[in-house]
Amino acid sequence: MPVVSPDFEQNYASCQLPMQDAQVYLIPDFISKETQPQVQQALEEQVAWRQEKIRMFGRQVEQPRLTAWYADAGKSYTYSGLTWEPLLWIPQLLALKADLEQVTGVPFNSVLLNLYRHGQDSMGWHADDEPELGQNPVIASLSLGQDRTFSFRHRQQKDLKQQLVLPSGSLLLMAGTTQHFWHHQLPKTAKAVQPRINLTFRFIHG
Ligand SMILES: O=C(O)CCC(=O)C(=O)O
Ligand SMILES: [Fe+2]
Repeated sequence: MPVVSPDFEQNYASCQLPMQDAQVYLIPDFISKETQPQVQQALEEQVAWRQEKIRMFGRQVEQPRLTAWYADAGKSYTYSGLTWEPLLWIPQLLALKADLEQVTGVPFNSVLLNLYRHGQDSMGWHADDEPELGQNPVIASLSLGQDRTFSFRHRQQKDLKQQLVLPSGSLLLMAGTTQHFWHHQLPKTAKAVQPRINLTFRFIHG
């Protein structure tokens, strides 16, 4: 089971959020200020963004965001009743993956990308707890572009909450028992906002 390295835990101890039953870090400027615009533009242009439909309450609805799924050949991923066949890695994604593996000591073999075009794009409450992620997955979530609010809610103690802003270039790392005990979401905002790209690097088993 992949866990973050002792070096990572030590180097980023000051970035760990005070959340019980969880291991969450928010590292600002994981992608340097200078390179952020170039990485964001490359991803906007080169990623094969798609508007997917998912089944909700027995109906087909459009997801309120664009998505893309890149992974090692042969990895597939099932959620919301859809099985995703991966696209093949592009250099920009491989470079980010290598940086993350270097810093965390964890291998990743896939990334789910989300493009939130405006304030009405969002992701509802969920945990990243699909079986193919294994027990205690390490999920490395990069943000580029517009700052957006992100929230956590404890699955048993519903009054336990943690709200944060994910700035451009930041890494939100979720590890340990986070997915067992917490849900997270990216809510809509009524403000007029610029696009945001999110990348969640994962390790798919099997
Ligand atoms: O956009 C975000 O920050 C959250 C994305 C997320 O939770 C996911 O892809 O599972
Ligand atoms: Fe998630």
